[in-house]
Amino acid sequence: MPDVIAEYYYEPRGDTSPEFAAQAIADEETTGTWTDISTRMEYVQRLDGVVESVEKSGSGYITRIHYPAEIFEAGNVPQYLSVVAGNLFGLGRLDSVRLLDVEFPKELVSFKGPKFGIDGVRKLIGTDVSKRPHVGTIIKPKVGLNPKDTAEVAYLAAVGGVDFIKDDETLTNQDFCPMEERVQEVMSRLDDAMSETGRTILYAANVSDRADKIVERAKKALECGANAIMVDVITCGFSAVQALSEDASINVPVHVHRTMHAAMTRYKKHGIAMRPIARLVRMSGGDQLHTGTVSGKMGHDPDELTGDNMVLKGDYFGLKPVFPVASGGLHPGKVHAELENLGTDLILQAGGGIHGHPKGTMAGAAAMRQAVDAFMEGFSAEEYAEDHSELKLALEKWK
Ligand SMILES: O=C(O)[C@H](O)COP(=O)(O)O
Ligand SMILES: [Mg+2]
Repeated sequence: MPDVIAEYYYEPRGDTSPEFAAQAIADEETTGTWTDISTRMEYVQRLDGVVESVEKSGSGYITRIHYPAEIFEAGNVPQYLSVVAGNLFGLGRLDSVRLLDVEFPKELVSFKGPKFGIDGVRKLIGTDVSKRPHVGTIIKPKVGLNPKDTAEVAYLAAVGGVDFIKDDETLTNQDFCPMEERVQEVMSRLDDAMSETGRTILYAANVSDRADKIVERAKKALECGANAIMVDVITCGFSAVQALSEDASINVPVHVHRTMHAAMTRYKKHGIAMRPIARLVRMSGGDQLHTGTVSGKMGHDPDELTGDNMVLKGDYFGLKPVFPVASGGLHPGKVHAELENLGTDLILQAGGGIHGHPKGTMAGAAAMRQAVDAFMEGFSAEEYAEDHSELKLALEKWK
């Protein structure tokens, strides 16, 4: 079986040589430790980590390290992470180290992957023909609304034209908005929207919870009518995504939010880039994953983001492609930049950019859809706004 190859940016501490520092990573994550040990038998040494290369990069270095595949327990994502993204982050011989990407051989990508993927989600919504991007909204305020008002906001967004509605990351099952009641109310209003518009709208209830309860919570959401579920992958773990996706009775798309990711992904010199996270979410079975925006409220490197989305959409040992989600600070005036850079196999989500519209949620949803239609029909947002009043008002508000 081919090795696992991990690529890291790192800066050695003090007078540690770059080669020695890279070897320290390889040793720590395989058969070594901080000193020679008498128990490292000869037969164990086939599992040694090997430094393939060390190259200067900016104020640090990039190294590629080979980990023998035999070290990995196929199908065990937490164990994969303990090797490629484990103790190495704290090594005293390094000032900083960032996992940039990791190549796993086919045998270790032995997962079912997404149940629906991009095409499956498109089919549910009925946009497989037009191939336009989907428009989603996050109910705002992110916490505080009661179930009835949440449902009303969802209804307005649905009638206005969104394809997808989701809870925000901090809304789970609090007393002010119990999940089961919320899901029932929202789905009932989405049925009304369906009767009026003929369109299916997905609603992802946030089922994030402690490990031993998450599947049970998702099943409750489905019993109450949810036609999608959402989970926070960094706080709940990749195993939570896998447990939800692989449960035969949970036959709805799994929307994967990444709250807390920036603690790992944001700093260019230390942490974990989004790319390995994207790979692991695909293996674990997420159908939709937030990867960021080129123009929104969170800082992103457009090149890195494009590459992350390719990891979700490109060939990967037969696993279905994951729908990338651009979310955070989007509004109709930003739609063109997002689609030009990220393509139309994308879910564009807006919270403030819909519910903050001068004429309210329904007009805000319409404005987002108009911005998408403008792009698909080859017009600038400004041109299209001339005879689309909702879009015009949005562009005037958010210059
Ligand atoms: O979870 C998200 O992606 C955010 O809630 C987006 O909200 P915003 O569109 O208001 O920034
Ligand atoms: Mg949010």
